[in-house]
Amino acid sequence: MAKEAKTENDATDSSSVGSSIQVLLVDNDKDHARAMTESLERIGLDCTTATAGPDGAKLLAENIYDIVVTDLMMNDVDGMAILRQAKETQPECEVVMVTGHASVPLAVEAMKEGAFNFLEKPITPKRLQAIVSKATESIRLKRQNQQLHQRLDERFGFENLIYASDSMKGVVQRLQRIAPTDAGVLITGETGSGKDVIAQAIHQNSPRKKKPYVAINTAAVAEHLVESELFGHVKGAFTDAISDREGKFEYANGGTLFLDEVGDMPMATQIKLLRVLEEREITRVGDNKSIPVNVRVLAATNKDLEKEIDEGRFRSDLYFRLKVVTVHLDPLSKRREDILPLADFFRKQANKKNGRNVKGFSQDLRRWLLDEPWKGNVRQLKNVVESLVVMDLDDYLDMDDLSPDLLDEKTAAALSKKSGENANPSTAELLESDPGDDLASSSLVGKSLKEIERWAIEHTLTLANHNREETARILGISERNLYRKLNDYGLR
Ligand SMILES: Nc1ncnc2c1ncn2[C@@H]1O[C@H](COP(=O)(O)OP(=O)(O)OP(=O)(O)O)[C@@H](O)[C@H]1O
Repeated sequence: MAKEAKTENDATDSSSVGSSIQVLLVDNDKDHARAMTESLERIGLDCTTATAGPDGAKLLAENIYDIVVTDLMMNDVDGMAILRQAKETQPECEVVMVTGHASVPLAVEAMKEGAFNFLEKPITPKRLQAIVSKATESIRLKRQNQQLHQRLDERFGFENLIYASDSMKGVVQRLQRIAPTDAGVLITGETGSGKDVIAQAIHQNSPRKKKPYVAINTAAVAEHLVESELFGHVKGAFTDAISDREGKFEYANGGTLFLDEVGDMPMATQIKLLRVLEEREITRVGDNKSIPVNVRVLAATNKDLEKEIDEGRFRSDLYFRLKVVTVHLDPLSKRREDILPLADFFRKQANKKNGRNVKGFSQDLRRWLLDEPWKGNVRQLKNVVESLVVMDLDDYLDMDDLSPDLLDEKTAAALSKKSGENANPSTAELLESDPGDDLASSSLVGKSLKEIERWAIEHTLTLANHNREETARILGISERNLYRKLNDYGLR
């Protein structure tokens, strides 16, 4: 393999239109590979050469390339395998196939699988340069589009939203229209899908952005305190009301109030909320004086509110009031194009937070990330990537950095065999020996009940793939109770 290519980190950080074009050449005929490299370097391209299919596959797994030129017929890993790997892990990359006359039909097949073009041998430097220049133009156009997209996001205040899927592009287009208005918005989506991020983006891009953004998680507040949290109270309104206190509506005056988990709001509070939304004034608990408030209300829920209405847990009049404008976030498993860009974003965040310099993901790990069901959605992905970065030893993320509780039995067994261990632990055993676990069940004795409870909640969350409904069910407590405990133990 000639010349060290850019790491993924370098490449993603320098994706400006004018930055150099990285080309990977894969050809097991050494002289041919050298000749092609020289002719492409002559037109100013940055080339890395692999003279065997497996070397090309390895380089492709560890680095980002703009263009791959690969011979079609090679032993071990052939050109089709290189093409599929490139398209799977670096979909923006353009792949040019080099083929002998006999394998032209196969090259046509490659075009159907996404190859940019093919060149029939014998190839002259001129023809190679012409085709690769065309691929370069295509790459520069894509970069220009990406930059435009990025600039628009910055202009509209959505630069902290990471997405690539059509589903999220549609959401962002909707947000661009909704955010500058004063309309209330109901954001729906599974837990961890990004509803809070969307609410913040709406606020940031609204005329209210210099005023407060106040969030309240209705499910995390004890039922008898929800009203006082929202509307405030006066001294003596209830036993603990030792002084007058402003509620979230007053804090948020002039700005935006985000009602998270609105589906968990007690029925008695729902009617009061509806009145506040209609009359734009609140009354503190225990008082009879009205206070005018000017607040834009955004609400979110992971529940099916129509079902909640049918089952008598949510008021239909409030629902229709809240859902004038709705934004729905698909679960991460339905927008797989977002997974790798999000994972990369969280890798960089985790690097910064933990003082690490982890450079990228192996191809196996990328495939694993793409295939996970992500029941806990973006939040779960973020947690997994952070734990990968923390556990990593060699500045490069691979399957062996995954904590055992994330692996299925087959993968775990294969990895354990690879690392020379004799035991073939079951999933249950792997869960017991979670390396992040500083409180294994055998050592629970001697710990405080609080420590044991925290341990039980943390591990049940992992078992339930960060699905809080399921976690609460397994632990035999209400979701509201679980929320409070997550907050108390800093596990949110
Ligand atoms: N598109 C995105 N870009 C960047 N970060 C994201 C995106 N979506 C979600 N996140 C991150 O994932 C985590 C979970 O997102 P968030 O809290 O917004 O989910 P949620 O749907 O409000 O969850 P819940 O229903 O539990 O309140 C947060 O750390 C958030 O910053």
